[in-house]
Amino acid sequence: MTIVDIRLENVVFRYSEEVTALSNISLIIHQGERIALIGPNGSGKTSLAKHLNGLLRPSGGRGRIGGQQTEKLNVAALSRKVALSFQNPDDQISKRRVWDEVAFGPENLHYAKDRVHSLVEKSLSLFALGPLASSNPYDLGYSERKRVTLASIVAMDTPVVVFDEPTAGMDARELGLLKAVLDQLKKEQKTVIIISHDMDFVAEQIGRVVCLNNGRILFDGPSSTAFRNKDLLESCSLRQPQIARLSSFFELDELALTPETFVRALK
Ligand SMILES: Nc1ncnc2c1ncn2[C@@H]1O[C@H](COP(=O)(O)OP(=O)(O)OP(=O)(O)O)[C@@H](O)[C@H]1O
Repeated sequence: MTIVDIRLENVVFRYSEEVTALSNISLIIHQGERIALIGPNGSGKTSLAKHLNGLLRPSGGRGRIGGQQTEKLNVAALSRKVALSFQNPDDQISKRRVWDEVAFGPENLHYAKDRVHSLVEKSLSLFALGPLASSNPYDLGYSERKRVTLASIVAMDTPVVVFDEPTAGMDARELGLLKAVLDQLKKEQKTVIIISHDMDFVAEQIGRVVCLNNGRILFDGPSSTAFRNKDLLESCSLRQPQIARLSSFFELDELALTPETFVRALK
């Protein structure tokens, strides 16, 4: 496994003179970490993620990925390190068959045919998309299209994956699949960065959160600390996870972020 640590130093990004999306972002993410980017709409989460695979380039400051300065890496080189799923599946899907869509990323990375085949089959299976492999993605429902886009990213087999709002529209079975995928990615020591407004999912699945507001990092640390900090949550228009609210209701000594810790604290 290639070690692809991410280091951003004072990254600034302006879409225009009027719109500064990122202000002095400094961040280190080590290979194998799982983190969540959280914050209100328009706080800069997607703009930050797009800097990791070269879709956007900093207006100021600099980034290093796997020890190399990002400005020295072209989009093709960055795509081998960081794969990013889009928030809206319709912005990502371009093929008329699910199989072809999932194969599109690894084919573009010029992997050998056999490798592409096995990565696609593995990814379809992880997301329970095997029976839909021949379907047209545009005939599928929103959450199925969402799963297709996530499967396409996982199939690229990059050391870093970024999922933008992966839980949107997912039912309990699909959330279970996603959690199993995260476990699999952890076994493979992949770095997983999740952009999410789903605080229940973040609390249960992710140990470190980076909270953005107005293009600045307001907090970077353990999710248990963030979810205890009501002022931080309020200033980021985020609500406490339900399980944490329930532990406050029962006046538990420990703030529970998972059903398991809740039951333990209740006992
Ligand atoms: N293509 C663009 N052109 C101009 N401004 C943009 C563009 N994309 C985003 N912005 C602006 O940049 C800022 C950061 O937006 P960004 O999409 O990164 O935030 P976000 O936290 O991902 O939001 P959301 O949760 O709604 O997806 C916002 O002010 C947004 O309006």
